[in-house]
Amino acid sequence: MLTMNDIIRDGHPTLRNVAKEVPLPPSIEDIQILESLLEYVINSQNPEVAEKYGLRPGIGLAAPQINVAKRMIAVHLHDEKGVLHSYALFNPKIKSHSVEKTYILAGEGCLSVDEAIPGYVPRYSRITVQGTSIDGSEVKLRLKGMLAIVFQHEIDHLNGIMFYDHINQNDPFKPIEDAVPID
Ligand SMILES: O=C(O)C[C@@H](Cc1ccccc1)[C@H](O)SCc1ccccc1
Ligand code: NI
Repeated sequence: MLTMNDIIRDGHPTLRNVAKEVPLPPSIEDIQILESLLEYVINSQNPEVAEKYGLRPGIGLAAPQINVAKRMIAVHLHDEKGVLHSYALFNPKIKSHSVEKTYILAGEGCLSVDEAIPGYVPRYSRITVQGTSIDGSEVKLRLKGMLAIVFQHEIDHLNGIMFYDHINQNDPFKPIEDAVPID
């Protein structure tokens, strides 16, 4: 199982490179990597397991964060209605997005960034994502709210982008135009 020792930190070059498309159908090795990403996120949300292995809780993880420069992400979170959204995707791509933006009032964090970096991170409110799941099937997702935010955060990792790249350096908490904040 993955632990924090497997997660590379800001400053490591892999976090700033563009990750490579995963050849499909995926190899056994690539399937095992993607499964390990989802397993980390699930484990990190289990208080006993997180405590035992010192896991920082996460709702998403991208392969570059474990120093694998391949286009794979895992997302696992319950929405405000308590509905579980759990995805492990090869080659995820944002196909379309709203004009409207959103941002988390508390800002964002990252398992690859040990210190807090305050500020609003503008994201699209709604996105359509296409990708390939572990069983090889094509997936098309229409996402909004926190789910849309986490997918944008993880897909940024595949393109060498960190959340703080989006923060207004002159005024980190300047309200974002045409944006609806979420708590
Ligand atoms: O480092 C990662 O990619 C995991 C990120 C994902 C993320 C951060 C901020 C906003 C959306 C997604 C975090 O470690 S997950 C930590 C976390 C936990 C609960 C709610 C928000 C963020
Ligand atoms: Ni991150």
